Amino acid sequence: MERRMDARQLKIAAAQAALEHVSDGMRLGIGTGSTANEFVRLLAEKVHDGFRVQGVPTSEQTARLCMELGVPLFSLDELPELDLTIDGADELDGNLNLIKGGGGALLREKIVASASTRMIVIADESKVVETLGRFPLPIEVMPFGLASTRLAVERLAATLGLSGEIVQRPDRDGPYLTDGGHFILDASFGRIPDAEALANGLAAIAGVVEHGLFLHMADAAIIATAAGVRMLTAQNEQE
Ligand SMILES: O=C(CO)[C@H](O)[C@H](O)COP(=O)(O)O
Repeated sequence: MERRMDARQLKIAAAQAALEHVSDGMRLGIGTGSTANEFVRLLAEKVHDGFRVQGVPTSEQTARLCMELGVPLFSLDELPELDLTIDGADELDGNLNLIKGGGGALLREKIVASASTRMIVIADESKVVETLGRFPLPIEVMPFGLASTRLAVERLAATLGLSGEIVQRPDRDGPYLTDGGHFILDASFGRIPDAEALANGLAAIAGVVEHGLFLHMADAAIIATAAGVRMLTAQNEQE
């Protein structure tokens, strides 16, 4: 009888496959989130067996887990150029464009991925969509001028024919604060037919620090399905 894999097993399968792309001595960007955490756990086992990596974490949360498990860490200033970043995603399309930031780490994730020669996304098949936007788009904004920035985002959305609620992300005791001390607006646009135009428009708003559209950044995605793991690249798809 076929045994169905649960959500955690899918994350582990994607993380395990990603590990095969990590070579001894690599300078490695390490992502944030539950899938990236599985990668850190598997990486730590290899490190204990003598495998050498120099890790740059994309969040304080990931840094804590790496330190706990003994994965050697460096700052991006110490290692400004990285060989590979392995990170999760909230959503990805067939062109490997992503929505990230569900875990609040989008700014550091984007900086680390941009400093890397390659970025590989690890995810389960539920994250794959035809058109980005089912997952609310995280937009990291300055606390100063929040109302004006939100208005500018709403106006931009309207010019692009996008509608939907834009809510400030809450935390337990107040607004959610990123590692950089910024707020996050989550924009439920539903479907983003022109992600390029939205990304450009958001980047041009003064109070927007960064947004969760990662366009043309990922080189490959490892997608875990109940039937096995498959690799997606921007041009082709292989089992
Ligand atoms: O962008 C992220 C954090 O900012 C994560 O990669 C994204 O939220 C996916 O997380 P998970 O693997 O827990 O689904």
